[in-house]
Amino acid sequence: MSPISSTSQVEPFDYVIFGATGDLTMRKLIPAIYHRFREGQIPDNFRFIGTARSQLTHEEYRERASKALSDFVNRTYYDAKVAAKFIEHIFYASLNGAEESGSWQNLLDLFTPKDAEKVRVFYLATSPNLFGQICANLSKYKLVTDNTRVVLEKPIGYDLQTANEINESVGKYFKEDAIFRIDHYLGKETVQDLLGLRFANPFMENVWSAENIDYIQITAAETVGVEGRGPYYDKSGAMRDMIQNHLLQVMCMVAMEKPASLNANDLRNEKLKILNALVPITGQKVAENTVRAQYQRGFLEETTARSYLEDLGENQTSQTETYVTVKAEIDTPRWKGVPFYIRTGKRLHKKVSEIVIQFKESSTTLFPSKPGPDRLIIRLQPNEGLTLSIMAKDPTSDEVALRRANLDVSFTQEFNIRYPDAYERLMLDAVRGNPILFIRRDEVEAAWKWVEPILDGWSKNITPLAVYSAGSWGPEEAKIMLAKNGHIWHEDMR
Ligand SMILES: NC(=O)C1=CN([C@@H]2O[C@H](COP(=O)(O)OP(=O)(O)OC[C@H]3O[C@@H](n4cnc5c(N)ncnc54)[C@H](OP(=O)(O)O)[C@@H]3O)[C@@H](O)[C@H]2O)C=CC1
Ligand SMILES: O=C1O[C@H](COP(=O)(O)O)[C@@H](O)[C@H](O)[C@H]1O
Repeated sequence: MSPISSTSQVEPFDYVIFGATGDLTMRKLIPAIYHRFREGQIPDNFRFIGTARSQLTHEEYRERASKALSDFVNRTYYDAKVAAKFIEHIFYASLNGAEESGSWQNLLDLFTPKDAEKVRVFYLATSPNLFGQICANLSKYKLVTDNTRVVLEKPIGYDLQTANEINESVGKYFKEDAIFRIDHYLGKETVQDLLGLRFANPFMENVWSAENIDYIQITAAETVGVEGRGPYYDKSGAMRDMIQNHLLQVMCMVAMEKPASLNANDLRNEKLKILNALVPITGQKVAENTVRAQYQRGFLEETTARSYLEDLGENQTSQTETYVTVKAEIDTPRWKGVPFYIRTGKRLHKKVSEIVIQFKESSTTLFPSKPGPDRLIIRLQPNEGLTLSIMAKDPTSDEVALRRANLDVSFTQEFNIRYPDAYERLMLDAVRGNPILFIRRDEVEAAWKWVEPILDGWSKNITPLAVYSAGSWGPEEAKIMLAKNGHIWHEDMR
């Protein structure tokens, strides 16, 4: 398969990662830069500088980075010679981000005045409560140049107030256009393709409204549990972990009006309008429009799976939701009356992120039987592609009987490419200074404003915590919610 070849080289840069010994850096960030280095998009004079509190030499950190490449880069794209060359660009500074002095000298020692000519990106992959102090230190030690951006990992806050605190503390030292709040779902090629699908195909644009669409489902189902992230996840839950950020962003890409241009602010203005048009879910409406649940023991991927509480550890109790469905409504002329069912869950039947557009039924009486509604399935991952399920004449019948047929496209086969991981595009966009796929402060705040009353209702038990078996498609309550409106989940049982 061909690499990504149509994108040009970025400028020379220094990427400084805070949290460089962590899971995210090893699993995603190092492999992302490696892929783009291998494909020739990264100039020779770049550096990847890892920082964390662990005391490591450059050499010891390079060993960890090499292991990350062999563990997390697919064999097809692992080239030992390229990997060895890539590793030479990696450096390490032991540093406590929360400390005001002392260890920061280790990072300062790696910079000379000449380095200020390069683009500088500080990627904060630590707990967000360190963001303010790290930025204060970056400023104090004069590490912020005119060409510096700061990338903030999620979560941006636990609620609106803490999100504001984080934004304020970073905003003291960086202007909004230098702050890149990452949402890796926007880095997924298929999420970006929603722009192409909707706005480059007039026939799609023409049917994309309440006039033709009955309801929309946005699903991010995972088979994994909380893995080693129990302490974080148990405080967060599925609503804060997936819906407040990733799935609301996907919903915005599905629902927004055509932006005036592909300029970052035009796009973000349109997404913001959708977030602001979400009908608030408050009081008793929380019970009608949301389902929250936690996984119990079950059977998944041909083996028995533990319950969430067992995954957390001995003798744990928890009311944290590992599954959510929200029925959202957008109060705009285009979408009035169209439910957007947004769901996510851990330990579900299969790993799939997809958007299902369920069209309205035809009212024709031409055929012996009533045609069923058409349905467009946009597969974000895996098997990136589209399926349009339409009605066709049944060739086995001499009458004009109808039968369902699928128009199927797999993007990987169609374009014959390696599908890049979201972090590749996002990390290089930060170097390019292109914020189009990053979240603006007002979007974060609008999302929290909509999510908070739901969380508040849950804290009062207005929606009781339901249960589901690991390996299932989630709780019965979610099926019932749709059935009340005559709707049904798209659930592939293979
Ligand atoms: N892992 C994932 O898949 C995802 C993670 N994220 C977010 O990314 C961030 C990092 O996640 P993850 O890598 O999983 O977390 P880990 O717990 O694996 O890593 C945390 C990192 O922060 C470092 N660290 C902790 N305290 C300090 C400090 N005071 N000064 C400097 N470094 C410090 C740790 O190293 P040391 O102990 O040596 O200091 C370690 O490198 C979190 O905000 C998480 O929510 C977002 C999406 C997905
Ligand atoms: O941000 C997060 O995303 C992952 C799911 O990402 P995907 O790209 O694999 O769909 C999720 O597992 C994690 O809990 C969450 O923090």
